Amino acid sequence: MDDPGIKKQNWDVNETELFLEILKDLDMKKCLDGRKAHRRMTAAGYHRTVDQLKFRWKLLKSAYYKCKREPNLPAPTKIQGWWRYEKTMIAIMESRHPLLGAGVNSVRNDEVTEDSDGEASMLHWPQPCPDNTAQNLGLIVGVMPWMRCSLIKMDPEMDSQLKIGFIGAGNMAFGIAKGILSGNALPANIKVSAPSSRNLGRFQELGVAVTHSNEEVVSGSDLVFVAVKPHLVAPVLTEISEHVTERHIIVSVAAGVTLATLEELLPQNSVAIRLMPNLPCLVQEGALLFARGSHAKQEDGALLRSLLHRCGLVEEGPEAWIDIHTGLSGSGVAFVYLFAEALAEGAVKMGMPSALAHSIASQTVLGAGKLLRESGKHPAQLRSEVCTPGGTTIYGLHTLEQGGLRAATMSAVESATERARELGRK
Ligand SMILES: NC(=O)C1=CN([C@@H]2O[C@H](COP(=O)(O)OP(=O)(O)OC[C@H]3O[C@@H](n4cnc5c(N)ncnc54)[C@H](O)[C@@H]3O)[C@@H](O)[C@H]2O)C=CC1
Ligand SMILES: O=C(O)[C@@H]1CCC=N1
Repeated sequence: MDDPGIKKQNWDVNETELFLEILKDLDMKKCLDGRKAHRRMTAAGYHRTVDQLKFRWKLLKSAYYKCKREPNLPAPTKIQGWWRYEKTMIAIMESRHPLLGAGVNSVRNDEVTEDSDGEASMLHWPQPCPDNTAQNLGLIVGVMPWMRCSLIKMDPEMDSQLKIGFIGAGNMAFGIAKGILSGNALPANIKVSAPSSRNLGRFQELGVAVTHSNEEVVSGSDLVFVAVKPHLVAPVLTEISEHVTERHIIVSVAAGVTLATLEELLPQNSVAIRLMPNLPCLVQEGALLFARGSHAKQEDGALLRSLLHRCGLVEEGPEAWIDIHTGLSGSGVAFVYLFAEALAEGAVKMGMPSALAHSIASQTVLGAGKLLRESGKHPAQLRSEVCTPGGTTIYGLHTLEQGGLRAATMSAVESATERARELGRK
């Protein structure tokens, strides 16, 4: 029970920082219910009730979402010294756990308006995770129906027991395999097939079983990634169809190939999911979006999320977004590489040795991306922070604008999206 004798008093910086560090350390992934944080705060000499802690957490989350939604507006004033907490809040809220990770386009309705302790009975603390229901997830992620998916708990046990197959042993299969193996999936539970042995060696090095038989992969797996080129999806699904049963989850990563096509090629009522990953899954920094087919349940999506959570950012959305995501991110990484290459070549042109120029260009892309993600700021704001009036950057940016970089990049996303749509019509 909360102690009614505890007085309301303002939070100072040290207390808030400690509180956030405790939350980060306790790992919100574990669905703590507030009492653990309460015990640790008390042990550190800060006497707050659980409700007071909940209310403080609510305010911090509210400020975080406000900053995320309106990055160009001044920082929230309701939290004194917000800038001190912003980084830790981002680390907590954008940790890879799907419970917290569905922030993209999230709509929040839990703004809090007073910076004081308050009655917290209506406020949400992540609840313990007793079962598989979705009741409390809507409190944590956005309100879009496809985002209010089942209570997606990391399920290490489930991941470690799941039998996973890959049909196709190419770059994308390898990226996903590496990503999921850095989570709880076990190499002994993974099997990969391809017609030739050319690409199989690197999977064997991961400890994964390999075969030339797609049928063997399907028969021995619960979840199968179909990772062949789009034009090969139809012959492959036709080949494996008779071995696909109700226990299977078939996940296609092929660009453009629609859920309707997948479901048409698979036996009736098959569970199909369309996933668009990207290559940085290899280094656990992928951006993945999936859409569930008509027989795929929320828990199938939750299982996939849990399995993929170490691959990077994993989001669920309506199928119409998958082609867009293909342009933005599946192909988008190649656009970024082109830019990195051009940066380096510019430096070579100005006299820098090539190896050093490429090394600096890749670090520049990495650093810019990391700062963009971790600051939560709009790219335009960060860009303006680099520009000294009359300085070097604005001269360079002017040249890029004259060259039409912005329009060309938008058109590149558009062309790649259209091409994905076109592949889907074939
Ligand atoms: N490479 C990328 O960055 C991304 C690729 N994708 C999608 O992933 C899929 C695979 O692309 P990549 O890995 O890049 O291609 P890839 O050419 O590297 O790999 C394709 C693999 O399929 C195997 N294969 C060919 N015929 C087969 C058959 N009948 N049965 C089993 N395996 C067969 C090949 O041996 C090869 O190992 C494509 O549909 C692509 O649209 C999606 C997102 C990003
Ligand atoms: O270029 C392609 O078609 C695939 C899909 C997204 C990235 N690579």
